[in-house]
Amino acid sequence: MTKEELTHALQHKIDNKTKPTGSLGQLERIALQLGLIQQTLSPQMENPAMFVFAADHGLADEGISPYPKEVTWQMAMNFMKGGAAINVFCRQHDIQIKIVDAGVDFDFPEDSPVIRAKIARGTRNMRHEPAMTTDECQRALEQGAQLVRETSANGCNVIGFGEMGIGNTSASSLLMHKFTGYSIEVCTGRGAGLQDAALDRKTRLLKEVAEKYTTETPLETLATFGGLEIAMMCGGMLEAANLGMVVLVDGFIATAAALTACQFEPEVRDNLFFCHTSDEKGHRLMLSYMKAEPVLNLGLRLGEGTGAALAYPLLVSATKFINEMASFDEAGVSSK
Ligand SMILES: O=C(O)c1ccc[n+]([C@@H]2O[C@H](COP(=O)([O-])O)[C@@H](O)[C@H]2O)c1
Ligand SMILES: Cc1cc2nc[nH]c2cc1C
Repeated sequence: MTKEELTHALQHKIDNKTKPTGSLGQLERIALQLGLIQQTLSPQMENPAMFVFAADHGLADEGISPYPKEVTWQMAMNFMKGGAAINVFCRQHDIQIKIVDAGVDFDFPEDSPVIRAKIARGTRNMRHEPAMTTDECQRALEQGAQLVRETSANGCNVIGFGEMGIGNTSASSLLMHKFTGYSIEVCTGRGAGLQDAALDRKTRLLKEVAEKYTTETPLETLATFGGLEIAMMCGGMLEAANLGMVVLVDGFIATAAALTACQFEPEVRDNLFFCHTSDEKGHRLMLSYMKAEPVLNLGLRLGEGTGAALAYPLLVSATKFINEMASFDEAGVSSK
């Protein structure tokens, strides 16, 4: 079947369910997208996994976050003990959680159940030098892809991307600015909760950093302004799309990774579900730039993959209605 034929067949199946045409709203568009990703009239969610990529940021030395950078490793430990919001929501929905050390400035104890993928002990301070070398960035992309391949081989077809990294809203705002052309002001927000004066300082600093470097390719831009967790998410999303998986994009930082992935390969877009609109300034604009119709709008601004885990059951509902609802014919209900 061509894509056009499959689209038509899926829409026909959806329209023949016992409901007024279009009345399941966005759930219908979700079911259609799931069918197109999986190339089937009966999409299924199998062995869902949530990756939480953790990394540190050299720019955190400039005081661009209200929290100290050791919160990155401390929260990573919390994830491993099961005590964070993402653990709670993953348990609620039977999503397997995987914590990845993409580049935390900490040595996790030997017996920690962390996935050891450390490329460096954080990025460099981009006020002075590019965050990563292109080689480091490429390795982070490849590592993300490798983790996704392994998960796919274990029967997972839906994968959430979340993160933890003090300072990572700064990297995300810079990537948004560089890839969309929107001003630093509209791309920069309070992150984990900056007050007004500190937000002004962050904005001025990000302007200075943005003006310091000119980059040509998506790889150079990601290496210069990104983060190791962002690069790993980006590589993971690219591979997940190549493998025909469903990709759950969490908040502002994960969306910046998705935006970057689309610079490498625009077709990735077809596999992405934008799970929620974060309260972080810039997120709404980045989502509309990507023509996204987010699943939830809960005023979250936590990260970790929480919005993705919360949206997941609605995607399951979309598969359930398209697979289990009776058609007008089957139920003997008159259609129009
Ligand atoms: O996901 C979001 O939309 C989001 C918005 C604001 C903050 N965060 C989280 O807060 C941290 C980054 O905030 P900051 O101020 O240190 O750049 C990082 O660990 C993110 O997971 C996440
Ligand atoms: C406590 C805390 C938890 C987080 N989870 C994701 N980002 C975070 C940032 C902070 C500061």
